[in-house]
Amino acid sequence: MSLTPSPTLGADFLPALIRAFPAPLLYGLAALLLVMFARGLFVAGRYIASDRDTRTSRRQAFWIRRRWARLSKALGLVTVDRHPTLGQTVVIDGQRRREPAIHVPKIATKCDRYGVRITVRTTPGVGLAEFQRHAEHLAEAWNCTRVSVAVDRPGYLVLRAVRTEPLAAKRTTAPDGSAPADLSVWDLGLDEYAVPAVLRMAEVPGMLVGGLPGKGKSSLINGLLSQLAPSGAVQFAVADGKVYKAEEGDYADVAERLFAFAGANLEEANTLFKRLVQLRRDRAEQIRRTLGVTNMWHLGPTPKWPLVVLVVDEAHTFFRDFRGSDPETKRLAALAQENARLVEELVKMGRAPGFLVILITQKPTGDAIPTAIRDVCPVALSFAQRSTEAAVATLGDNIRKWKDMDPSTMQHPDFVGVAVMAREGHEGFIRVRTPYVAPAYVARIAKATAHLTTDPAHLLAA
Ligand SMILES: Nc1ncnc2c1ncn2[C@@H]1O[C@H](COP(=O)(O)OP(=O)(O)OP(=O)(O)O)[C@@H](O)[C@H]1O
Repeated sequence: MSLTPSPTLGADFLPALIRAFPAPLLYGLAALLLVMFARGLFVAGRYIASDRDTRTSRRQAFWIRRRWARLSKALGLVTVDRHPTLGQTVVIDGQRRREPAIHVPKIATKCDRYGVRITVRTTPGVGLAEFQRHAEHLAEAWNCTRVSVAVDRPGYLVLRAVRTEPLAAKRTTAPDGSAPADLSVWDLGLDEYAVPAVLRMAEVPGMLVGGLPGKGKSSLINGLLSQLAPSGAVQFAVADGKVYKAEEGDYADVAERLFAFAGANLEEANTLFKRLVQLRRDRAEQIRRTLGVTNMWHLGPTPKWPLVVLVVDEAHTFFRDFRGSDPETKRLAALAQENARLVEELVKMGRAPGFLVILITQKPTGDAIPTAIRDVCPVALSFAQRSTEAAVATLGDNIRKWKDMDPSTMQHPDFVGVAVMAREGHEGFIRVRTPYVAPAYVARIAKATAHLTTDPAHLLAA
């Protein structure tokens, strides 16, 4: 089939051109054009429908993709392969050497109002450490405030380029007082990828919360109390090292929803811890007979076998290392040691019978919470700290490897309410913006749900 050119582009040019190509090719071409047109329409429609910030992110994502090959080569974030494959050695004669092949990591982008999320397929020798090293350069090249790097799944990294810092956007929550559908997760807020962050509470017997004064620890606990208090399947006890009476301090307004309270008095706290340890032992003894399982979480908490949440605020007060030889100091030292032992037992052996101990401290030293307790807490959260050493005291030594996540870099007031925690199922840490929950809301919810308060020991006896 040949195309006979006409001297001028007459009226029959187009039909002649069409006839010159086989019909399937023409249909294929038309389909391709249609798909491209539909895609163009979709992209334009999505762009127009987005809010102003997301539109800026979409433009940003376009330029990130467009300039990626150049930028990755400039930063050395590519794999240079100098060795010819077997096929190439056959084709290339012995004299000439093959040009090295440059493998640019493939990227895909997603946008939101805060910036762009870039998924990167790693190439040999270019992985997490290399991208972390260049995080600041990438942020400069992309005009972002920050780029954080994390492992998404094996072979893939996720880079979060934020133009507007999601952690800086303060949020306030007004809990409505309804019982949560799922007691095994705690909605913490939004992480730095602007994705809802949840904390798994099922099978978690201990949680550490650290941070400087005024950085959001109480607000976090307010959030937890207001979320869980409307459920009859949760009972709360508090040991508060800041006050001597339940009517004082942060927990005064929720006192009606607590089945037990102890103040800073070590003896009083000791009595509470002993009472809870006894409950734990009784539950452990009865669980198989009563529930038919060996782990309460296999069935989930119920009003008859509730999750027992013990909040130990200013926890270092109860475990202080008293030194001195006078009888009073010796007595206090013995109490503090026993307290540490009791709380350790609750955390170490409290998972299956349904206990959760939350230890809060603003003391930035390693001895604030005895290591025997710290080591058995599977979850740790840290608000801003003064130094990396203080961050290590809460989050463990691993935080030294993740400099951009170090809570000691969060001194700016914008970071009040931002907590760092280990990423679940992934390496490294993540920062979460927790919402502010005003004490008035918690007080109202505690009052309205006061009738749900029961001593779990009485339930067990019944
Ligand atoms: N999540 C938050 N978002 C915004 N602002 C917050 C948040 N949490 C707390 N704040 C602000 O910080 C103030 C102090 O918070 P909070 O009482 O929770 O700190 P704290 O860490 O418990 O301090 P302390 O150790 O002295 O009890 C609050 O009154 C509020 O103004």
